[in-house]
Amino acid sequence: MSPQDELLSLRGISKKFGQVVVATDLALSVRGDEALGIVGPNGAGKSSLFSMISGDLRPDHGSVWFDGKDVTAQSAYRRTRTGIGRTYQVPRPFEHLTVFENVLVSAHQGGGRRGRDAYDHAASVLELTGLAAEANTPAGRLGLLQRKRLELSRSLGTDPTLLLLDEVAGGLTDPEVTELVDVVRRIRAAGLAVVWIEHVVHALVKSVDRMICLAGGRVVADGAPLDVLAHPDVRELYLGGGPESADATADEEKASP
Ligand SMILES: Nc1ncnc2c1ncn2[C@@H]1O[C@H](COP(=O)(O)OP(=O)(O)OP(=O)(O)O)[C@@H](O)[C@H]1O
Repeated sequence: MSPQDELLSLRGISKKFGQVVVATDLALSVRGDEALGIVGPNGAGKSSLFSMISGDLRPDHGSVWFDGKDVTAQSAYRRTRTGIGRTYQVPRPFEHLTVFENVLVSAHQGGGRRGRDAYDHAASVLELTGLAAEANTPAGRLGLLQRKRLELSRSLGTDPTLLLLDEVAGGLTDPEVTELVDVVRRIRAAGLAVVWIEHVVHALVKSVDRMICLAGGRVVADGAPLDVLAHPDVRELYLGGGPESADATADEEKASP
């Protein structure tokens, strides 16, 4: 990958919490037209990596580059304004505001849009995520899939060019995961780069071009999704332990037409 192709680049990132190592000299690049999946056991440091990309957490060493600029010293707010959007594992919308108002707040605060422009943007985001019919529903009344759609909508409200998805498929039924995968497909078609951390591996396999497996603060495998899932070290990590066996998923995907 040439530097011109890179939208996001992590260079020599290291981070520890006391004795807990979440990243060791980690390097990673994501192209502007790419969808990257991240798998790894619980506690591998996946969400911490997102926090270092979004600016919620500072690395001990190394730098974060976005769109050709070193953003390591930038606040989370500034990074949102420059095009890094993220969802959180536990969505925290404004429960008493409607779906539309929630997205409007993110279009204002995160996206810097005003007036009619913010309204139009919020409306187009809700069309994209399939939540337009619930625009006037208070966020606190949404079911789980709709809350996930709202979490995606709030991050899209900020106008990202890179979207970081943190376990958005968690807790959903299989048919709901299929609907979510469709939304992610539409988001990609709209021209966004996506990095998606997920334990529901089959959702990733259907959605991403490339996958990495993180463990012990390092990239254990990097490549095409099925190759990563078939990697001996990844199989070892997931054997009997992961929420979804990497073996079963790789075999199932190979068998499907
Ligand atoms: N702010 C913090 N202070 C101290 N320790 C932390 C902090 N944030 C995360 N950790 C620890 O760092 C390790 C990595 O956590 P992280 O949430 O990044 O892992 P993860 O791969 O996202 O896990 P999961 O798949 O369970 O969400 C864990 O041991 C966690 O307890």
